[in-house]
Amino acid sequence: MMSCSPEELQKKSQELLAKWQACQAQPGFDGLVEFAVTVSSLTEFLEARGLSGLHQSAHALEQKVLSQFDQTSGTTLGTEALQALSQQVQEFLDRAQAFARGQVAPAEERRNQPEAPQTVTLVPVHKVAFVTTQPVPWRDLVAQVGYFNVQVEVFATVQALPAAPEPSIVLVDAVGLALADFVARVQALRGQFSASTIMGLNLGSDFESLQHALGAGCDACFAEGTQHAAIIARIIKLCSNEEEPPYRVLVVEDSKTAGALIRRTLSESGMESQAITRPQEVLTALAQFQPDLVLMDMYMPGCTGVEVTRVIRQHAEFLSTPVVYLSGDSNVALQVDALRLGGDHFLTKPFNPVILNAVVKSKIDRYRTLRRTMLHDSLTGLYNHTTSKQYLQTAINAARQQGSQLCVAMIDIDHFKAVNDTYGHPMGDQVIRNVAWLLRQRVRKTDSVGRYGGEEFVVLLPGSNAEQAHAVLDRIRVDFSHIRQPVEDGWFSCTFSGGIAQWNADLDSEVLLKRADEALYLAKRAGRNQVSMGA
Ligand SMILES: Nc1nc2c(ncn2[C@@H]2O[C@H](COP(=O)(O)OP(=O)(O)OP(=O)(O)O)[C@@H](O)[C@H]2O)c(=O)[nH]1
Repeated sequence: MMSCSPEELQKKSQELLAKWQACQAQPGFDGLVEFAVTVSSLTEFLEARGLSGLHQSAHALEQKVLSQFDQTSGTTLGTEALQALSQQVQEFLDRAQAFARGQVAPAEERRNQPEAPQTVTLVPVHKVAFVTTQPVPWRDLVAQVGYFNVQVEVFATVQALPAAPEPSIVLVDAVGLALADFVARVQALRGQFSASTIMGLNLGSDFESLQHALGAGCDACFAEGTQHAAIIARIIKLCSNEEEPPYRVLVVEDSKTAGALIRRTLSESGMESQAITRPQEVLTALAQFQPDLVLMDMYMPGCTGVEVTRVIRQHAEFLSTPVVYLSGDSNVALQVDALRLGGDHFLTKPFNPVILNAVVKSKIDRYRTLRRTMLHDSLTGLYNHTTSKQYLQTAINAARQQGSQLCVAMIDIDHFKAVNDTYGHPMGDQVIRNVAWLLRQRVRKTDSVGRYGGEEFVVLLPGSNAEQAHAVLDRIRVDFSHIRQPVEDGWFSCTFSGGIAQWNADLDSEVLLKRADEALYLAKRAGRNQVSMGA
């Protein structure tokens, strides 16, 4: 789960206040647009950082600001609107300040922090508060998430929760509660915690229950009977240290001024961009910059945006890259044609920056989700077999170019057939997920982990030699062997074996993988539960 430093939040709050003061001083349409962009960017920032309560406040403010557009166009904001907005801005700032203050734990409290469990060496402990009167059925879930540095503390009532430090996640059990009582609990929690993600458990799956739970401030709802594995997966994902890379937009626009203006708008919303003025450069720019979306001018000298898109679509790797057109022309026939020929959206100039950012982000969100399903394994969320091999090739190219080191490790769960045979296939799946999560949590951000086959994983460690890779994976191996896999009448434990191969300039990806596989075979033959560096 991301979070942000009190200083960062302070800076964002000051930006908001400054923009609001500027807007108040000159309450015209342009000032309101500038302020709306700031609020919109703040909302997205808070969402990305997982500061759920503050995000909801900022979102409410954003809605209020945007609703003024209908009423304000061309005129100035009325006194009443100014007052209402002022109040909402102040409410947000107060909440943000209170949260930032609470984040700085007193020295005494910091000294008394419990020590991290033994398996936890590389990532911080995440605190989860669980409000339930019936904790027994959740014992397995609590144990499972514990292995991933997530500490769950159970409370019978909302009032029993300490005000600070804020938990990363609050789980609220609806079991035995009328919907109104559950909603009241969530509202009380939302008022108390500005950052925590609130997850409702054991809810009804009907429209009314979900609508009220979400309206009260729940970020996610799990219906009665949801498999624990799905809830665990969500908790681990929220607590994961993976950061979504910034959105990347390629701007194809012959006017340098218009290109710069668009880039400024995108950057205010935290997006990275690159602009080209000559459409002929688009294929090179796509290959080098690897954007998530192309913003395309409709009319350029010698070529239309539609023609450029058709060229792009001839390359399989850019077949699904979204293209959004920008045009001064609101000709409907032209728009329909542009969309029919491979475009994804049409915006008319002059563009509203808030709408532009919202359209671009929503298209990129969809695109990334689609790519995720294509590139990742559905059971574990890791890269799938094909992607892992592609990444290996990319890593080899980079190592060759930079003259740097690279190691590949193959990991295979020991006697996995026996796990399936003894505890059933779903339990086997859970063990596979556990290995996946542990590997992901414990390697560096620059490393990559893929599910290579059924119970086989591949880890790429750029910049590491065989000894360093061995040290990392052997620590993970030992910790994995200590994890208790809970079953109905107790628990069992599992081990894995690993094989490491170090790249050198003579090796291609196939040979490197073969070497890692051979090293793995040696580890298996030598008795399993060990990591081998090969012959
Ligand atoms: N639950 C589950 N099992 C799988 C999956 N993919 C493969 N398997 C099973 O994994 C088992 C792999 O067994 P083997 O390759 O014989 O090896 P092993 O039992 O792990 O023994 P060693 O590797 O020699 O330690 C097979 O029984 C497969 O059916 C999966 O996605 N889920």
